[in-house]
Amino acid sequence: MTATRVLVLNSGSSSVKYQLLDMRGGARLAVGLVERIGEETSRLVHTPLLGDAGGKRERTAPIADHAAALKAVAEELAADGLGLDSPRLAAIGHRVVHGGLRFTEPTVIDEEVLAEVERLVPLAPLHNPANITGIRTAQALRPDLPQVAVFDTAFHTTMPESAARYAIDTETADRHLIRRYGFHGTSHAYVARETARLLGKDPEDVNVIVLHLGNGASASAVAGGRCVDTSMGLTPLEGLVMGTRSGDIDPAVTFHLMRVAGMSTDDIDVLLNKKSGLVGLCGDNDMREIRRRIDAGDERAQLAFDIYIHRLKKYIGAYYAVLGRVDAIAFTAGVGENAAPVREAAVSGLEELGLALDSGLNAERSDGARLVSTPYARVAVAVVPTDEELEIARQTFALVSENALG
Ligand SMILES: Nc1ncnc2c1ncn2[C@@H]1O[C@H](COP(=O)(O)OP(=O)(O)O)[C@@H](O)[C@H]1O
Ligand SMILES: CC(=O)OP(=O)(O)O
Ligand SMILES: [Mg+2]
Repeated sequence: MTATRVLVLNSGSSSVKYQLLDMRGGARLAVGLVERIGEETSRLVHTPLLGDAGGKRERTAPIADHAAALKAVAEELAADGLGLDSPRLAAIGHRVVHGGLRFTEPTVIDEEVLAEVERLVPLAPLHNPANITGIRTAQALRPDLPQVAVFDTAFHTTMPESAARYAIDTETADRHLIRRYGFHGTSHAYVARETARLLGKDPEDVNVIVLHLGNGASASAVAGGRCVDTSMGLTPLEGLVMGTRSGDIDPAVTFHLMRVAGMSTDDIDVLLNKKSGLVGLCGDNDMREIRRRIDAGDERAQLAFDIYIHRLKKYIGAYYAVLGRVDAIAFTAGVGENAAPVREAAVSGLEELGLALDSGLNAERSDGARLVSTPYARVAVAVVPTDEELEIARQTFALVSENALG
């Protein structure tokens, strides 16, 4: 029996998203999500997609940590005859958020690779530890199987030094590996390519601004398929306003808080990563709830929305200037794909830049990639659903197939 299946694990700080795919044809066999890991109300939603498999199943028992989450996922898959012991499984692909400067390609994981991912934990404290637990647990379940890491940072390693370096003392920066790495790279690469396909063009001929707006959010400028700038930096804290992260602030805010408010480094880390962004501004980080509050006349929610949009607009303008010529702006991830008012507000007033939305198309709900700009607009505006899991599965399978051929 040939092994053509790949299990993909996207372990976040408090969640695990997973998909089992058959790479002969690319069909999804099962998808799922474990949320609120470590809280009292953890939830696992598992959807088998094979022929006559039943519908969505949900469990709400507490799940203490990522290891327990993965064991629960393995049980759900086994219940559908898709257990991790299957000889059809070719590999497990893992999203790894920080790969530093070393990992520019998908990489088969061994102890040495894991040690390097561990060394990068201080640069992605919310993400890399979860990724490592996911890998270790998967290794324990199937020690014989290749495990592949696909790095969020990899796509951004093509950024020129002028975009990747901070203007700080070079020797200090080099000694401490301080530079802009960028994240969500698998999504930016996939979406830029899908946008070119939507336009009926070769990715090499297309310049795209990709706006990945999920809980974490980042923008990137992609010229002919290569990343030339992105909004996240040393860590996933820089750039856009996010669900719980501040994005860009004056770095002096941190020493001011230390000196004046007596806050510790850890206090400030928690403040900027977990208590800022939309949640810090209005108490909610879910754009759906924020829109509901705005519709009910809530001024705090309105101001949070306005700050979010203002930052987004600044990045659209900046990347327009970086690229010189823009063929498309692509909105993706939970907010980008679903929140029509965010898209509307982000491009409003930019008609001089060639941007014009068709409000009717923009407000329509649809699952696939689509254009929402008017036909005469010089710059296309697209909604392009991201699929980090599919992209990770493809890269994982390509690598293990290549290795098997020697
Ligand atoms: N229908 C919707 N309208 C507005 N926002 C939405 C909608 N659906 C999801 N979202 C937003 O998407 C966010 C999650 O996006 P996602 O890409 O799944 O993030 P992550 O991968 O970072 O967890 C939610 O916090 C919510 O704000
Ligand atoms: C890197 C990052 O911010 O990821 P996420 O959006 O999954 O939190
Ligand atoms: Mg995400």
